[in-house]
Amino acid sequence: MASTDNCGFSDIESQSSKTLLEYEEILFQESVSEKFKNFTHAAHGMLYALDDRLVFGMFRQRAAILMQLRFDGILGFPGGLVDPGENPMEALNREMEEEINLDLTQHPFTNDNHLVTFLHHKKQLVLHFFTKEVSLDQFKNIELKSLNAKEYGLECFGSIRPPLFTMEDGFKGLPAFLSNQFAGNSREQLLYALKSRNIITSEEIATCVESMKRHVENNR
Ligand SMILES: O=c1[nH]cnc2c1ncn2[C@H]1C[C@H](O)[C@@H](COP(=O)(O)OP(=O)(O)O)O1
Repeated sequence: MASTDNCGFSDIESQSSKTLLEYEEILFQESVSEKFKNFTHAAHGMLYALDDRLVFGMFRQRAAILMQLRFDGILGFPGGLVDPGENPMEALNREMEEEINLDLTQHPFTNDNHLVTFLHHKKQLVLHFFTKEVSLDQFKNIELKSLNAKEYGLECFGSIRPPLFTMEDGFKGLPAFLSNQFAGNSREQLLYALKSRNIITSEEIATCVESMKRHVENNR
């Protein structure tokens, strides 16, 4: 089993029942897949493009990341449940087409795009997470085309880009974004991807999480 790295969330979300698994382990090792055969699998994906422009001439955005507002008013990544007979990558590509009208001939997700699988024992969920880098022009095209997705206005209420900088007050920007409500473990997935794709350093992520936690505590 891979080491547990919760991006500093341990006391905001119960981590006791969550572990990270290797993708190959859960899919291809019989002893492991047998153990989790009653778990529900889901696959979600993060499309992103590096973007070094400055917001207000001051704050480096670093990357455009595609998240979405869901039907239930909370934020998440495109993706969904793995149907019987599908593997996570196939499910992800199907959901990407339905939810954001992703052109799979141009931007298919492959197993090489798998980043991490989180296991949630209590909820009996296996959450597979993939990331895929595209150019900024391709990213804008993907955003535009998402308005014509089958699920736009039904399950999906539009794509959003998280701000990846922190403003002078130490809260506005990424920490404020993180204090929204997130589906499943999508907040952890976002932070995990920012760190492992070298978009934001661990230290900066820890500072953002601290700021977000302070805000949540102060508004209880
Ligand atoms: O973005 C996400 N990241 C991780 N887990 C998520 C995310 N969105 C939802 N979830 C969790 C919540 C549910 O338990 C399952 C499946 O959710 P959903 O995407 O709504 O699935 P369907 O579209 O209904 O197939 O994953």
